[in-house]
Formats: sequence, structure tokens, C-alpha cells
Amino acid sequence: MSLSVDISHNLGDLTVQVAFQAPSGITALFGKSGSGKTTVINAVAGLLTPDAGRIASQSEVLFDSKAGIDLPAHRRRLGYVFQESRLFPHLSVLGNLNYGKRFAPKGSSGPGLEEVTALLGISSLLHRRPGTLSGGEKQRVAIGRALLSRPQMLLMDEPLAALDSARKDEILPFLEQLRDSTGLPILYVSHSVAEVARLATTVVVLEQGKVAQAGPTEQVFSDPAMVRHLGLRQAGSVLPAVVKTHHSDGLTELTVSGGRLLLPQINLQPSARTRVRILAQDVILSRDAPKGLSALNILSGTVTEIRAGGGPGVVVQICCGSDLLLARITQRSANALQLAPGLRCHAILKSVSVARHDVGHT
Ligand SMILES: Nc1ncnc2c1ncn2[C@@H]1O[C@H](COP(=O)(O)OP(=O)(O)OP(=O)(O)O)[C@@H](O)[C@H]1O
Repeated sequence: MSLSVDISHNLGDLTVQVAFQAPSGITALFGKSGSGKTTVINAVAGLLTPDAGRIASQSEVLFDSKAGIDLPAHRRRLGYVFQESRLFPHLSVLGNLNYGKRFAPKGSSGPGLEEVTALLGISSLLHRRPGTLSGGEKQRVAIGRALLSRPQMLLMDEPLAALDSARKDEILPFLEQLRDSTGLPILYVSHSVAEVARLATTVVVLEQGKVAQAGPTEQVFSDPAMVRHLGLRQAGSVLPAVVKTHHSDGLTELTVSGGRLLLPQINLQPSARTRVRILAQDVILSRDAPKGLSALNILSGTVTEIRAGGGPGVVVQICCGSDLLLARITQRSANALQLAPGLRCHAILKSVSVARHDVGHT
């Protein structure tokens, strides 16, 4: 399943004009406030009619201005999860989930009540009323309700924005499971860099109504041009990794394409696949193989790009194995090391600089 969007819509001061593909997995629409994210997701949902363009899922055209097609929202077979859960307060969790089931087309296939409640960890909440649930639990029920309507696609508009960081951390693994187990395309609006790095398979960056960057998450995050969109402190690459082993001193060893990483203990079984976000500001570069360092992680690679910003810093992209890593260092250091594309160097990372929530759970 996939979704293709190619629309333009005038909002007065801003014209939203975007084209992108959302394959199965999570496609994050990422951008600053006012960049047009909600306009795009509302157009896909059928809550807004674009001035022109086409929106199609693999099996069906939802909107085509030239052909005069504009399916009403209730016929688009989409599950919509909003920032606030919008559960019916007078119904139990089960009642809310059953409400979702009413919208499943007759004869449609998909996960049933038991499967959905197990996937979202809400089986023990079925007889509770929404008023007695935490924010994270409410959102999981809202996702369950959307899934039980057997949608062809899920739309999520800042689903974690109203939650505190503990509730966010609680719900992220469920979203990862949803991404990895259902095969549904999920269009996910967020302006949180950490959330997008952790969850997205595809990233579409919007800037003033236009697509500034789009592609697989690892590729988009390792592009030095992204620093402008992510901010200096949030910029960094996302590396696919496999858990190798857990050591008795509390460190977990991961295999990445360019070598190994030792990080504070990660709650995953050996051979589990995961992803690790490494902030550019946490990476130190050395031309010679470093010795006598406290930092445990050293990846060797080749400089592929150096991009200067407005200030004293530069962002260096290094190819380590088949992954691209970003390092933010000063222009002065880059000059002293005579860094240039093609030069071999070593990227150094402290184990403890990788935060637990920057490591995926699946
Ligand atoms: N119906 C409308 N008429 C005029 N302007 C609108 C309308 N709807 C949205 N806008 C404006 O268009 C811009 C894009 O809005 P949109 O809600 O799509 O952005 P967003 O990226 O989702 O922002 P946020 O992250 O703050 O929700 C904003 O400046 C908004 O004020």
C-alpha cells in the first residue's frame, strides 16, 4: 500500500504546493508551525478540498481535480488520530473500540479486537471509562478505535504533542510496533525532531508550503542541508543497527555498517534490529586513529561533504561503512585538520551521549 499526493491550495498568504509518496510505514510530515502540515493531512482526509491536484491510495483515487473526483471523508477509509484522543466519555474503552468497528466495510479483512488490543497493550483497560485513563492510554485507545475501522491508511496529527515526556516514552514503542507489524501507510504530522527520527521510515520536510526535502529517514537526516530545518542542537544522523550483545558492565554492543557502538543498556534481545540517532554536536573528529581516549566508540570513514553555516561552525558528513554520519565542529578545527572530501578520518562518540529515547525499540 502507498499514498501519492500532488496538490496545490491557496491559503491567502501561503500557497501549499506539495508532491510526495508515502509508502507503507510511517511518513512524517515535518516542518515549522505554519509550514502547511495540517493543510496537507486535512486534504488527504477529505476535510479540505485543494484547489487542484490528485491524491490517490494504491487502490483508489481519493481526489482528482481534473477528473472531478472528490470522495467524501467517510468514504476514504482512513483512520484519523488527533492530538487529543476525542474518545466518547460516556462509553467504556470497549464501547469506544466497538464504535470504530462500525465503520469497517462489510467483508473487509484486518486485525480484530483481540489483536488490536494486544498490539496496543490495552486489553486490561476494556471496562474503564476514558476519564480514568492516562493521556498515553487514551491515545492508544484512539489508535485502536481507528485501526478497528479497517482503514487503508492512518492519519496522525501530532498524536503525542499533548503528552508529557514520560507518556510519550510509554507510547513510542507501540507506534513502532504499529509501523512494523501492520504494513499500513501512516501519515504522521509532527514538529518534534526526536519523534520523527525515532519513528519515521520516510520524511517529508515542509517549508512555507513547499517540500524542502523528502526521502528515507536515514538519508534525509544525514544531509547537512537538514541542519537548517532541524536546528544546530537537534541535527544528527539516524543509523540502522543490530543488537549484538549485552555486557556485564551495563553496556549494550550494537553492530552498525561501519563497526560497533557501545551504548548504555538497551532493552532489546540480541539480533534485534534498531536505529540510533547520533547528534552531530556529540561527534568529535580525528585524522589519526585516537589512542588513550575515554570515549568508547570510534568509527572510521571518509569525509563526503563539508558545509559551512553562518557562524563559526561547520557540519561534516562522513561515510562510515554504508552509513552517513554528521559531525558539527568549528571551522577552525576543520581548517586545522585540513578536512576535505575524500580524506580518511575517525569519528568519536561518547557512549553516554546517546539518550535512551534516541534508540528505537524494534
Ligand atoms: N482556511 C485558512 N485560511 C487562511 N489561512 C489559513 C487557513 N488555514 C490555514 N491557514 C494558514 O496557513 C498556514 C499553514 O497552516 P497549517 O495549519 O497547514 O500549518 P501547520 O504546519 O500544520 O502548522 P502547525 O504546526 O502550527 O499546526 C498557517 O499560516 C495558517 O494560519
